Formats: sequence, structure tokens, C-alpha cells
Amino acid sequence: MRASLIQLSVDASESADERRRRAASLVRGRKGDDLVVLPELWTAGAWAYDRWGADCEAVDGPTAEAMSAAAREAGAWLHAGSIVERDPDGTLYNTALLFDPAGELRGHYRKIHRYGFDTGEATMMGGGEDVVTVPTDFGVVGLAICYDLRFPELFRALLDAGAELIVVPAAWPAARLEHWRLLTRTRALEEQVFLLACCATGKHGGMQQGGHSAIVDPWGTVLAEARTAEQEETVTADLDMTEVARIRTELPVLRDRVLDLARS
Ligand SMILES: O=C(O)CCC(=O)C(=O)O
Repeated sequence: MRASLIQLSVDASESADERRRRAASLVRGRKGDDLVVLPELWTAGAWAYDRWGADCEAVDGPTAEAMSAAAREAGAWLHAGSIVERDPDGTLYNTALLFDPAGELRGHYRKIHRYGFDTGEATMMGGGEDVVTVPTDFGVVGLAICYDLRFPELFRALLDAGAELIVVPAAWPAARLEHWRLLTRTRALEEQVFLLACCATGKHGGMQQGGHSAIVDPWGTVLAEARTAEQEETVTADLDMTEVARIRTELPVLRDRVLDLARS
């Protein structure tokens, strides 16, 4: 299967509406791909807290509407990154959306680990409670978002739920690029999954985004990586999903787990 990560530029030069139109057009251009991925909070901007009140929306709001149509037109599964979701009770969540090629919303995931250390997301948003996997045409997809990368127990829970490929939309700061590179490879290697990590580029809320979106295989090898933190670009790779079972058999470390802490 062929997967592409659209490393979208997110800055204050565009409104959420303009960026939605541009993202939809980039997705429509990916006909022939099986899976297309967008970054975290790309409508409002992950660091543009002052925009969250104005740009929040329901799970079936304007971003879902535009992305559902774009998935249908591209004929591909679309992981539409995440939105600032406003629950009917008023709580905001950082919520990822996964559409099938018919444009049906097949899964959504509310980010469990909130970034900010008593500021930003950690105080302005609620935390998700559910580990989410979605069966697709090419295998079971696990969902995580950005800061979740620092919490291996979530990835082990995704593995235990059957994940073969994990998608991580992000708005990781350029200042911590080496953490991003290390953690994306590590999570792929330790769970023996394909890991698709799509980071935003551009600068907003005073934060330069890290780019360097990457597709990593279950051996920990980077199959494709964006060249820079500053440039919008699309990263594509062909994934042989049979590699998951092959590598898990060839190097059966998961079979040797002793402490079953993630499930206790
Ligand atoms: O963990 C980090 O260094 C960055 C996390 C982050 O930017 C996020 O979750 O939005």
C-alpha cells in the first residue's frame, strides 16, 4: 500500500477556512495513494491558543465535511490530522479523524496526554480516555497524537488492541527535533509496527514547527523523511504490510514479554 504524509504549513497568513480549502486540494491531488495523513491541529494551529475558541468545531463540523469530500475524491483513506473539537458540553478536545475512501468517518481519537505542563492544551482541553484502533483495507490502524509519543504505555496498549500501523499527527517544535526523530523510530521498533508521523511546518504562536515528517517500518528503518522543518512537502512510501508479521516472527521479542503491566 502507498501512504503519504502532507507536511502542511500552518501559520497566521491563512485563515482556518483558507487552509481547509488548500488542504482539501492537496488531498485530492493524492489519487492513487491508499492512505493520506495531515498534521495535528492544522486548522487553528496547535500553538495558536488564541484561535481555539473561534476555530473549534464539532466532530462533524466544517473540517470533517471538507475532509470527507476530499477522501472520497482522492479515493483514499484519509487521516485528517486533528481538530479542536468542541463537545456539546463545551469541553475542547484535540481530536483525530479517520475517513475511509467513501468519505465515512471510521474512527476518531481524543488525545489522551495533554501537552503544556499546566498551560495551553493541559488547561484548555479535556483529555481523551479511549485507546482507539480502526480496521482498514490494509490492516489495523492505531491512533495517537504528538505528545502521546512520550508515553510508551499507550503504544503498547495499541499493540495489544491489534495495531499494525500507528498514525501520529503532530505539531512538534523544531527545538526538540532530535526527540521527535528518536521517539518515532523507537515506538515503531518497540511495537514492531509501521509508524506514520506527520508534523506541521511553519511558525505560529511564536513556535517554529519541526517538520521532518517520517514513515518508519517495523524494523525501525526510516523509509521516507521530509527534508526540512521549514518547507511544506509531501512524503510518500510504499509499505509492505506483510513485513509486520514477518519481522514479529523473525525477531519475536513481543512473545518474550514477561511483565504484562499495560494490561493489568
Ligand atoms: O513533547 C513535545 O516535546 C512536544 C509535544 C507537542 O508539541 C504537542 O503535543 O503538541
